[in-house]
Amino acid sequence: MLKMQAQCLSITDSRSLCNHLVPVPLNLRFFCKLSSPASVATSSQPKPFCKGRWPNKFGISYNQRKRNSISLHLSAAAAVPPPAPPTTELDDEGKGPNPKRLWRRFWKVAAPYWWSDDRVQARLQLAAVFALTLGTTGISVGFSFLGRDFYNALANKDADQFAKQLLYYLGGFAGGIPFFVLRDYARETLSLRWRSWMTSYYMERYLKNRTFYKIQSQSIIDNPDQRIVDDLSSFTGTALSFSLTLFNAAVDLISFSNILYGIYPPLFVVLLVYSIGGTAISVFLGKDLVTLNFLQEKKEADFRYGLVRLRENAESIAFYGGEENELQLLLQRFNSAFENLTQLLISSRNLEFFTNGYRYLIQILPAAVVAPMYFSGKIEFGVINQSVSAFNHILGDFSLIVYQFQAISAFSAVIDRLGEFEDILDSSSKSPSESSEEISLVYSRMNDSPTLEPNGTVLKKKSQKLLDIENLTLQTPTSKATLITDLSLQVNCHEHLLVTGPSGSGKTSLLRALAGLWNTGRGKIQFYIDDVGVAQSSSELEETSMKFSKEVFFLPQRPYMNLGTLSRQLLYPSWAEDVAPALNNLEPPVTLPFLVRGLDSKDASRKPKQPTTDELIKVLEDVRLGYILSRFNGLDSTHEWSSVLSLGEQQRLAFARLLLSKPKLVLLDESTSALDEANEAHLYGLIRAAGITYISIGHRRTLYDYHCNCLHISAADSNTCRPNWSINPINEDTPVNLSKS
Ligand SMILES: Nc1ncnc2c1ncn2[C@@H]1O[C@H](COP(=O)(O)OP(=O)(O)OP(=O)(O)O)[C@@H](O)[C@H]1O
Repeated sequence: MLKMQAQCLSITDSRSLCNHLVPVPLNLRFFCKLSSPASVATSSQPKPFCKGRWPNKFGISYNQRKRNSISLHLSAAAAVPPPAPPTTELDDEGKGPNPKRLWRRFWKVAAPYWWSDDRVQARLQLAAVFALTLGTTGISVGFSFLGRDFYNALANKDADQFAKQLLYYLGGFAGGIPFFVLRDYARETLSLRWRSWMTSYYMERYLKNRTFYKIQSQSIIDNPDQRIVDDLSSFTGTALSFSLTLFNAAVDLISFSNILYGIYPPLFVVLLVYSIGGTAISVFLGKDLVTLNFLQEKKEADFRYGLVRLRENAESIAFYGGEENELQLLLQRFNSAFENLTQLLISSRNLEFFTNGYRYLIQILPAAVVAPMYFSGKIEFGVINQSVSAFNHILGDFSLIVYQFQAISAFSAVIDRLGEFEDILDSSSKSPSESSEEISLVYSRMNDSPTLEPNGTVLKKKSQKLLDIENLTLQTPTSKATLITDLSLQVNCHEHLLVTGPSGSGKTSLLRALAGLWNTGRGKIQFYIDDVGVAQSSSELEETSMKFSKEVFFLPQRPYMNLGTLSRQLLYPSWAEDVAPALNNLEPPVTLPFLVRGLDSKDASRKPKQPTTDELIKVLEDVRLGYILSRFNGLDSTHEWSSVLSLGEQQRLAFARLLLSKPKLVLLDESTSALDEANEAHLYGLIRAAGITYISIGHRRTLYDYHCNCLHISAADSNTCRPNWSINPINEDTPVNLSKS
């Protein structure tokens, strides 16, 4: 009957329930099936935060989708305890774990949520989880006494008592199981909430101050995407499970130590010696696992990233016929992951030899120690069973490191990766140093900019100056190679500037500096924009740059096509998708407040009115792209736009964005390179007519027709500090007041 009951159950904690289901009198065949040595061993070895699938050698299956969910198939019990699952995760650059640094990083990553806006809800849920955990421990203790009386009745051949105890047992299951299920449900929900908050927190900082760009362009850390997706998920789940396991262990320790000590004090001493020795040996045997786990995570992420790049560049690779190269490269990456995993498995195997032996021995150790007392009649048979159960519980608590060594090593790797990420996000959000050796980027109000005529007497209309560059020396961020020396120029409204120069001379880099992406070098760049106060600090700069992006637009050579409909392509980046109304229609609400970003009312009032559908269609027609509406079923269709539109079409779409946003100034980096001359002339005509001032980079002669002045940058000479640029008017009729020097 017990067997039938147990087979019906799918429980979520290998430890608590198993311990009561299977108190093990080793000499009873019938119960040996239920409480085989393996089951006993397993019961005391919580696996609360392991990933992967356990080999089902002994009638316990592990549900990979629902972590920690274990189903018992007691009838199929075999004699081998489960090996700990293989773990993947990462750490160190070949160094061993450093507990102090690990703890500092753990705290830095874990703490912000519990002091965030969501702290009340978070703390309440955490309290509920701890209360339920306490409840489950209480139930475990109760089961230990039930088990004792149950086996006493059996040993005494007392049928009435046995039937009564059986009923108690069944009642205990009915009352106790909901606690175990609810505890796990509450823990998982809290973990998901925590993860959601952290995901939003990390993403915000990752996208702030262009940190994502710095990380990528300077190769600061590997695979930030994987840290946000996998590591955060793993961190929140594991941190919570691990804290609960520790709490559970502490409570268990107190509850069961009493029982065990009461039975036979020397048994307690045996337990201490056994568990401390076991911990020391497993730390010694598993010391390589942290590093191997760290590397494993990195190598798998590199392999996955290689596959993503293959997908993203499918057409170029297909044109080149580069399949063989790609295959070789991808296999190399996989091979590297494979070799590391092989090392990981070998280290795990060595550790497993020890931990399995450790688990086996405890099945007979407590019974062996108390058996003489039983033979001399000092204790009843049920007490042996109770001592085995209590011994297993306490040993499980004392042996957390032995049983969880691989999970702990994987967790350490996750902590280290997230801590490293956190440090970078932190340093990026701090104010830039006030070093004089940095380009300063300043935004000023347009009407604060008086401009003198060349003769110095006539004050022009204040709003004419758009950009002022003073003594700009630009260097590459990492190698600090000088690209442009001592550049000074001024751009006024409608004085379109063409930037030319040989390949690699630094034309795009100049735009990078203007956009604030690069700041290595010295000098000052000042923009004059409507409706903006002077901003010099990083936070002000961030806020100002949002407004700045509406006034100054940047068009790269290969336009970025986002994931979404055709209308979203046109509205990007000036108008973000408004998801709140759609979510409000859902019953019940399925999202958390911190996962919805909305503009505050102040910003919303500043937000320019979103163009209507007619305006979107018109602008497409203006850039001669009207035909794609019928080809792709209208504005609401979604496609992989960078694949289905030609580069020239994408460039025209980018001009459509520009015409909708109507900035004051646009920086064009070879933005018409894929277009025929007629289309190029047409687009320049459109933006000129829209009153937009532009600075273009380009090599084509035809571009001279649309610009007033030309800035020529020549290759920098490292042996001299002389300026490597010159400015000349292109057309005699245009104002000449570009260069201040
Ligand atoms: N992230 C980077 N880190 C270091 N150096 C870089 C980086 N990006 C570009 N460079 C270097 O800076 C120099 C100038 O590059 P830039 O892209 O500005 O050239 P360009 O004049 O626009 O060339 P082209 O006409 O070929 O587009 C090049 O030598 C390039 O190798």
